[in-house]
Amino acid sequence: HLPVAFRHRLSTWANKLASFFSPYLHITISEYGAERFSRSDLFLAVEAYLSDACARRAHRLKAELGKDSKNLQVSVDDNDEVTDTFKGATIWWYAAKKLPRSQVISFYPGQDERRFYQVVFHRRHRDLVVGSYLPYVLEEGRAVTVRNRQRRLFTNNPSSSWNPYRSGNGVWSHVPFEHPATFDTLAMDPDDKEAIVDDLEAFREAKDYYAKVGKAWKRGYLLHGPPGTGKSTMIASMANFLDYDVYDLELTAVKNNTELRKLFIETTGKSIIVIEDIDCSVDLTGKRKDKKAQKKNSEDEADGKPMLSVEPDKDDGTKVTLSGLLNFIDGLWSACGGERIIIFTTNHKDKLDPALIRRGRMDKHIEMSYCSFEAFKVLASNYLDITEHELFGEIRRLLEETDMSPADVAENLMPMSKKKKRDNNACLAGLVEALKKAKEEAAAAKAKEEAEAKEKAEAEAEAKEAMEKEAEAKKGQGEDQGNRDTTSESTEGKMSNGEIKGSEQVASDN
Ligand SMILES: Nc1ncnc2c1ncn2[C@@H]1O[C@H](COP(=O)(O)OP(=O)(O)OP(=O)(O)O)[C@@H](O)[C@H]1O
Repeated sequence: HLPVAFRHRLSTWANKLASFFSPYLHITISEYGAERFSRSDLFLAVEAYLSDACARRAHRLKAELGKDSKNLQVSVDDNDEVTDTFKGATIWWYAAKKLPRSQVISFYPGQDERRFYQVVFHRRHRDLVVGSYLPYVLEEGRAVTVRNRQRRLFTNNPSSSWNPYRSGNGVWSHVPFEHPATFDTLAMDPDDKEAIVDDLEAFREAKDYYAKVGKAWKRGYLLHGPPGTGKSTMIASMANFLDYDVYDLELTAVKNNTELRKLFIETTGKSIIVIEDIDCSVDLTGKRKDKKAQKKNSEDEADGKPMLSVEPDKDDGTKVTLSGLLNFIDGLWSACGGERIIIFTTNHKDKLDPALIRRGRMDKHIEMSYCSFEAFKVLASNYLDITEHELFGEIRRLLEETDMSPADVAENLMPMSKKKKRDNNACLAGLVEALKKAKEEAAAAKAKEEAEAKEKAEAEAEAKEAMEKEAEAKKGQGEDQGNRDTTSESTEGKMSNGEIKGSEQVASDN
């Protein structure tokens, strides 16, 4: 029968009175922070920490499937309590939810039903809980989140669809990253592979070292080599090894340096940022390959019209320039977030601007080469489950004499028919045949090339000889002409001499 306002006042006074005499303190951690758009980091960390460390002690649990996760996440149910201990202090956690005071429909997610955690402890542990326990919970919770998360493969959206107010219209969109490649399945020289794994491990552990030497915690790798030698497979193996997300940056969809910076800022730590076939996106002099302009160029060329020129590396805000890309890799912005790996792949290392791939930017250059025998053994073990076979000797010899990519070798080791049972002998015999064929084709191509080169050299020699002959002939003609001229000159001379002589004679006679 009491009016609502009075009832509310009464309960506030009662709470105040209780907390005045109570030796316990409460800290509330709400699901949505002040900005209300996204769930608070602290709440998520507490949720992860409690589900991992304390849920075993809770009586009521709830199970959920995370948004991007395939794993079942078990956490403390609402209105349940769990007890934790930290450095001798006992701490109680309560999960609860609060309904809104008004019934106004909210457009913000979670506003109509707000969940929160409450941590309760004795007042004498105040400094311990605030200064050490909560930061510990935050760190542990984040680590649990990283361990449990489904890793993601991102790609950049075209800037025309960016909209911060609509979910799913961010600068990146993603799918779960599910590439199964690992360093165990990657076919390459074992020593090279070990060196790369060592390098990655050292990077992962080197947070303090990078801070000490004053460098941003990031590392650049340049993967170069012919098509099908495993550059993409290497990236997937690295991501699986480090447990990082992958951002696959499609540079041709980025309009200018500002967009590039924005994309970089929106990436998270513990990630690999990849630009594949970098030589196809930005050329040697930092020019942007404008596909439209190039198409128009070729059309105009065909029509006989003057061609459009591709703009040089000038930052007028209409394209990504080489300097924009260099800033992306190691400018001031590149330090935000930390723990990032940047990878460029290319089939033509020599086409790249040296500034782009110098050490410090691309710290490690990894050459992915044609299949060696050691790499073949990894493929044979992966695809056929064998480490020895009588054909291995011949395959070793052929691989030393022939260039075949691991992709082509792998293709030959795959069972070709669904109905047929996998037959290792047939697969290896097929590979031997393919290697022989490739060897013959390479020899034929080489012979053709040599014949063409010889033909060209002969043609050039002939042309040179002809030119020399022509020059000689011209010289001969010139000499003849000269001789004729000198003959007439001398006759004239003789005549004039005669005349002189004659006149001299006449004079002396006189
Ligand atoms: N070194 C390797 N180890 C294991 N598998 C490989 C290797 N190289 C190639 N493959 C196989 O060949 C396929 C193609 O390889 P991948 O895409 O990694 O080559 P790439 O060098 O990135 O080629 P491109 O330059 O054309 O992009 C892969 O799916 C994989 O199955």
